[in-house]
Amino acid sequence: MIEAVGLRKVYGRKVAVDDLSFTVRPGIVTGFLGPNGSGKSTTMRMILGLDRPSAGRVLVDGIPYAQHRNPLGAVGALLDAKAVHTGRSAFRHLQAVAATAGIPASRVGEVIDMVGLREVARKRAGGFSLGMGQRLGIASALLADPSTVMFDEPVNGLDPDGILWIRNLMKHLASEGRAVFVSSHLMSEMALTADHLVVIGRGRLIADEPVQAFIDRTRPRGVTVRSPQVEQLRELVSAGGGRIAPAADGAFDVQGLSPQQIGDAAARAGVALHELTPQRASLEEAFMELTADSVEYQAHGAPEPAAWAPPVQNSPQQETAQQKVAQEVAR
Ligand SMILES: Nc1ncnc2c1ncn2[C@@H]1O[C@H](COP(=O)(O)OP(=O)(O)OP(=O)(O)O)[C@@H](O)[C@H]1O
Repeated sequence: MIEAVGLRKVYGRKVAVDDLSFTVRPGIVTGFLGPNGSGKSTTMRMILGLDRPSAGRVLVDGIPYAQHRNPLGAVGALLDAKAVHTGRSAFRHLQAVAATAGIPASRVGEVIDMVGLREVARKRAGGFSLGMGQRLGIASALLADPSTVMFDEPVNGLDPDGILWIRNLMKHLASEGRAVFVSSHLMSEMALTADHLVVIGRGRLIADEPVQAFIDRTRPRGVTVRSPQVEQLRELVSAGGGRIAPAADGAFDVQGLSPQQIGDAAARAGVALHELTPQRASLEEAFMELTADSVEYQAHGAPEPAAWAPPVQNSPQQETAQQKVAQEVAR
């Protein structure tokens, strides 16, 4: 479980994260969304103690990450899947991580099986494809059987099989009672994976709520209607103050009236309806609508990805156990 309270991070004059409070609960997948440069990576780094908050605090299972006696068992993180450039085999790499963190060697085989790398476990990890590297990074994150897992853009660059695998894995990890916190730019993917959303814009909280509640906050959509009595349908919509326009496949798009108003009016007028479907915003549409004011980089009014994201520098004091393990393993 992760609890952020009044979290703030300032780089020089840039406020990257501003008074951010949210909770990542066990047993569900929480999606972390925000336009480019909105502060997602900075927030994740603060959760792991890799960046020091300018104000506020973030706790993992009740205490700061850095104070955990077994930090890898508190949070298993995959922040940069491409970070594993090793001449060692996947097996030796995981063995080294396990040895450094005091994890029994027997666990290595277990996580290799969990991520489906058994066949290639003895091959040099440096030669792995992006998808295999991603699996290895996840195996490493799961070694200490963490109560919280945190993945930054885990499906970036993966093929459909890899995306499906990660989606199912995250759901599975949540079903085991873990808190799962995952950032992604792929809204359609988040809609399929996340139960809950934390949405930020310009470092500030926009939403901390279930996916459907977030979507329901968008402006009202129209209603798709089908009827064999087209003229009567037009008349009753106009009489009710709505607007009607032809849509695909012989259906009509009705604006300004609710499904209930259309259905009741049709019943009163004896007009048969073959379809009466409220149109719902997709998560992508909801995200665009609700973060429109929070997009930092815009061209001609349209959102555009950040062209520049500076590397984050850490002071030696900010190193955590996770970094030390990474250094140990890279040797
Ligand atoms: N070390 C740093 N020094 C100065 N500014 C920084 C530093 N790290 C991040 N920033 C700035 O803080 C803001 C938030 O950056 P961050 O990388 O956390 O956003 P993000 O939501 O992860 O972006 P993206 O989706 O593009 O990865 C951005 O404006 C970024 O330029």
